Amino acid sequence: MASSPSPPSLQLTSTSTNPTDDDEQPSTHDYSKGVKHLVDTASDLRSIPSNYVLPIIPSICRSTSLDPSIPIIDLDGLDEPSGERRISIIVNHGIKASLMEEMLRSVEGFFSLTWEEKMKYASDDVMHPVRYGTSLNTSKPHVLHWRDYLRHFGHPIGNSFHLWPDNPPNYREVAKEYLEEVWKLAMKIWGAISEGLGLDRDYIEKSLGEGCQIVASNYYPPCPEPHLTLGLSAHSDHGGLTILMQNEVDGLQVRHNDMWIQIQFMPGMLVVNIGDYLEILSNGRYKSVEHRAVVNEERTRISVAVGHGPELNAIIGPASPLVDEKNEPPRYRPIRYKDYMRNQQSSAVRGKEPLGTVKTVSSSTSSTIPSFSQSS
Ligand SMILES: O=C(O)CCC(=O)C(=O)O
Ligand SMILES: [Fe+2]
Repeated sequence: MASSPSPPSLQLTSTSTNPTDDDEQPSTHDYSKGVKHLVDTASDLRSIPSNYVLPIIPSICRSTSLDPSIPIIDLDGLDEPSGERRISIIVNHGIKASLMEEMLRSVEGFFSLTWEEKMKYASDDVMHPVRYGTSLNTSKPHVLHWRDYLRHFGHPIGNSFHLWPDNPPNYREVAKEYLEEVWKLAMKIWGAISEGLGLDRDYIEKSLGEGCQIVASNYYPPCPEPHLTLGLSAHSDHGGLTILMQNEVDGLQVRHNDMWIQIQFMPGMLVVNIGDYLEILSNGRYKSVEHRAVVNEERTRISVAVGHGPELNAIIGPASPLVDEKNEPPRYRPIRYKDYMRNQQSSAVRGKEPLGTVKTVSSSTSSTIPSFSQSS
């Protein structure tokens, strides 16, 4: 069991006078306990508290799983050079449906624990190996998001296994098996991407060193006014590859050609997102994908996103075979992966702005979709 770290300082409590009262009204609620706790305990919640109302929610959206820009592929298809591919849905990935189901059930079991039990894992430190929290990862003040999360390190599993939640009782064993399978899958995909970039098949795997895997399990309860808020606003992931599974409730949207495209659930599917580390390593040949999670009025959505990157102390930068000072100058400055991750996770600014901080040549990230920012 993780020892309880210092209490989180995220400014989530409004005018609460009795933070232990389980029949709190939204106006006196301690939001840091989680949005599930809010939904479970607020009587007759017909509107969302004003702290969750986001200023602008661009909603231009096509809802399709048949969009040709989102290939549904067997793993073999990954061998194609695919520089423009930012997101794929993979099937026939070799991870057993029963294991995926068990992982989802264990995650659901964790979120069903009492808030006291979940809060044992709360922490202000974005780099803490195990964290329960709500809204965004940052503890800086921000407009709240309709999401609770459990994040922890995976591979190399021996480093943090003893800190993972031990309730539900099977959580650690199920998560270990799932994360090991996902790690193997990520290595296969890295191999295909390496070759697609003209590098040796094991080039990226070697550059990872020991590697780093982080699982973020997200819980989005039904929301009475889903058009006013988001589960997660637009962002790209700091790692190189995120492998995501979800229950059957849709909500993941990816930004493509200035539209938000909704990913439709298919049984057994895994979604693979390109993250910032791969954009940096490929010197911009791959672009990390901006994505967000919307919520709905009816059903709880659960997703389990597993990010993969290099070991925390690695200095990341464009792969040297892909850089040539004359024709292909490095587009990203070297930075320690741990520092990049900490900056990105601590930021309340969303979209791809964190990546912009390591670009050597500034280029505008604006587009015709208003880029939502919490700071406004
Ligand atoms: O819930 C989702 O589908 C998205 C989750 C996500 O983007 C993340 O955890 O980084
Ligand atoms: Fe993400």
